[in-house]
Amino acid sequence: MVVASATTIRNERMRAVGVPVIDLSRKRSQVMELILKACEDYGFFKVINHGVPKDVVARMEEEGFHFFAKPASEKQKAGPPSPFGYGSKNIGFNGDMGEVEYLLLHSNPLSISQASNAISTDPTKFSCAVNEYIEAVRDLACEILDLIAEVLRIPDKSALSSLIRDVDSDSLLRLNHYPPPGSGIDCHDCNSSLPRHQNRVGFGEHTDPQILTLLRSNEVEGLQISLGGEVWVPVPPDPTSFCINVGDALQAMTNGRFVSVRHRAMANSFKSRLSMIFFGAPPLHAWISPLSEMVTPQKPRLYRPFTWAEYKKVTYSLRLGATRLDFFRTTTPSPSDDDDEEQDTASA
Ligand SMILES: C=C1C[C@]23C[C@@]1(O)CC[C@H]2[C@@]12CC[C@H](O)[C@@](C)(C(=O)O1)[C@H]2[C@@H]3C(=O)O
Ligand SMILES: O=C(O)CCC(=O)C(=O)O
Ligand SMILES: [Fe+2]
Repeated sequence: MVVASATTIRNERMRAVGVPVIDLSRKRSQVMELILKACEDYGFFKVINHGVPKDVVARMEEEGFHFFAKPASEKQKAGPPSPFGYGSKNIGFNGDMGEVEYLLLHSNPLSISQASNAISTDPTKFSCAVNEYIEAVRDLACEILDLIAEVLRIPDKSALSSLIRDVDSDSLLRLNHYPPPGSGIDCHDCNSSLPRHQNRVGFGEHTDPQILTLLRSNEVEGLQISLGGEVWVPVPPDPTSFCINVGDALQAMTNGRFVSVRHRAMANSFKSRLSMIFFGAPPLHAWISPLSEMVTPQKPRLYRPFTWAEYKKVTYSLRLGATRLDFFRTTTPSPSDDDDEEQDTASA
């Protein structure tokens, strides 16, 4: 008899029906339940009818394409990343590389205004587009976090969103540009037998360290989410939707009930891909700790309290693909921690 675990069944479901798509215009109670299930099962979902104005997205996208179309010497004036600024191929400071160029910005308006001078010949226009975009996606992030707090029955309904709304929030905006092969920054030293355009990793596998990530891309495919092992699910591109994923900090706050999903981006297209990613983060001094409602005798505390500053320090000392949350566990993880509580199910 072949026995399939609950995780295997979930993975099969994801492969068969694709990633969950949640219509935010549906009844609040339904939306809450759908978000809960998606965060528990995959740590990932898409939202439609999200309320982020089209023109705000279009202005940000236009600024992004305009910047990446500049000659390398112009773009380099906004780099190297410190971690903020323009980067090409090098991701972080520990040797990670990908077929990507990017702009990483702090969400603080003062920092945006300073960075804009090196990014654009019209810094005011650029910073306005960025500020408007951040404001709109932050509102969406907060709306989703409020729904999460409510469905998890956390008494303070803004316990999660207030971390991102805080003026000292460490939230970031990242623009990733994956140029097609032959456009100047593609891989010239691949030994693979696959054609160059099919095997180029743009942004290697990782989890996002923050609370919640909101990603919007143009119509070009590339994003993939992990179902564990070598199983990767491509996320069909949809410029009208936002991809939402749970970050490490939310996994810790939910005491492991929500999963910070591993994902990556391939640069395997003939077209340029542009993704615009908001990482909702708490202030540096904020404490991240499993919420008391998430800790019970049956589900003892999995993570020790840590400040966001401490978590960032560890993050930046490690490679992109590291499972950094493990350093904050109260106990050594056992193999069964990756599965859920449901009974194994006989499938044949
Ligand atoms: C290799 C690295 C780049 C990164 C910092 C790190 O040391 C490990 C995590 C990376 C990541 C992934 C998600 C986001 O894109 C990012 C901004 C973040 O917060 O963590 C990047 C970091 C980066 O590119 O600076
Ligand atoms: O560009 C993408 O689609 C994904 C990149 C990503 O996951 C990241 O920057 O953290
Ligand atoms: Fe990511």
